[in-house]
Amino acid sequence: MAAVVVAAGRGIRVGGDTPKQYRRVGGQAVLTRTLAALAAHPGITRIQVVIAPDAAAFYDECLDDLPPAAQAKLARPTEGGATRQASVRAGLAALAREAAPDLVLVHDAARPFVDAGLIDRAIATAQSHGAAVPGVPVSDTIKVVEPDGRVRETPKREDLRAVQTPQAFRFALLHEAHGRAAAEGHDGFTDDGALAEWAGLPVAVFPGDLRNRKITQAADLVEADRAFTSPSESEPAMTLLTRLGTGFDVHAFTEGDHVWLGGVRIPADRGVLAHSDGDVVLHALTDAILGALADGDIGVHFPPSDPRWRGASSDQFLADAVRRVAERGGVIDHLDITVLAEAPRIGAHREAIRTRIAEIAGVPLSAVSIKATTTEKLGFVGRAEGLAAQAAATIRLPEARA
Ligand SMILES: Nc1ccn([C@@H]2O[C@H](COP(=O)(O)OP(=O)(O)OP(=O)(O)O)[C@@H](O)[C@H]2O)c(=O)n1
Ligand SMILES: C[C@](O)(CO)[C@H](O)COP(=O)(O)O
Repeated sequence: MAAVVVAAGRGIRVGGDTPKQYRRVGGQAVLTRTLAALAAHPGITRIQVVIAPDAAAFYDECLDDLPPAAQAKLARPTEGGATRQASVRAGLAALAREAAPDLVLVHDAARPFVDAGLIDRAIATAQSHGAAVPGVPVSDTIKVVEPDGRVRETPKREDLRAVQTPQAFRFALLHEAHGRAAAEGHDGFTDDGALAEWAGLPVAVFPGDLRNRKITQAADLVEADRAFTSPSESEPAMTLLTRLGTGFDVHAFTEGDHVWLGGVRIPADRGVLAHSDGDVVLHALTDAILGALADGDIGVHFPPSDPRWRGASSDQFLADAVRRVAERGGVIDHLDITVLAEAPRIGAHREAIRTRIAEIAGVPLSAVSIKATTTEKLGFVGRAEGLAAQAAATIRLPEARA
């Protein structure tokens, strides 16, 4: 897959003579750090940087600190336009002139904190949805304000996400949408997600990363310099700590012709007795993530006594637990599940289940494992009275240094 890195801005809000993407943080230019992070990802094979017409010398200087393996992935830089949208369009056109990739990632040069986990999630979500943007919950209450300063509306904060880059798309879809927007005179879209929405494409939001800040104001540059300065010189205030959570769930069989496992409907001789859709895999996974967060269990957040959850599709329980991880500034590293059942056999459905869980959790397929076992005819599973699932979730959460 290819990446377009937009670096043609002037950095007016940061101030100073040198645009922010060429300023040094922890001894290297912001753009060098951004390119090094993207190039280190094995899924990214070509990087198209977009620079201002007068920035060739700045750009060349950035390459000095870039490892040869990273430089090998760089296409010749191309010239940007007066707006971010125009610069992205120029980057896409340059890629199309060579060989159009299947997927494209669009990233701000001014976001040097991008990491492999975020790129993995962008790729996984674009592969399944076509258009994908990373979002993080907002901490402030957001107002929609009239031109005269009066508040028009206060959207519900739980529904809001602050959107970052990298944003990932099927190349053909984004390229066509950019061409159409320009032809119709639109040049003010502040991100490619908004342009894709305008073009009528469904855009999926996957968990972003609170650390992936955009350098926008002078204070952000100071903060980035501190963060990239080696820990021996300056201890970072926060570090990510790994946590493991486990979950377990059981449902009894009853009359029926299917069961739900991992968000996939599987034909079976029996159904399960449950208040919701009885998906033991998603319930165990939800509890595993809540366990890693030390945030209660599925019954606390979705009480069986609440009629809203009668017959509910369990993907929303897992999605809620995933949202809680993002809200705490965390990331999900791995999900591992074991189904305990005499029947149905899950072998034929394994990949569909992994794919669905990866979609709901916004993680790459390689971060989801599903296994199954019978219990050698022992116990309630062995007597085919019901089925069960156990799960483990590994996540990382920011912890303040003591
Ligand atoms: N005409 C433009 C404007 C912006 N960008 C890039 O888009 C990203 C996000 O934009 P922003 O942070 O707003 O950068 P600037 O436009 O440089 O900042 P300012 O608005 O403060 O001038 C940056 O990497 C910037 O270089 C670009 O390639 N071409
Ligand atoms: C693309 C973006 O980074 C998503 O948050 C943002 O919209 C860029 O806006 P800017 O005004 O160009 O900084």
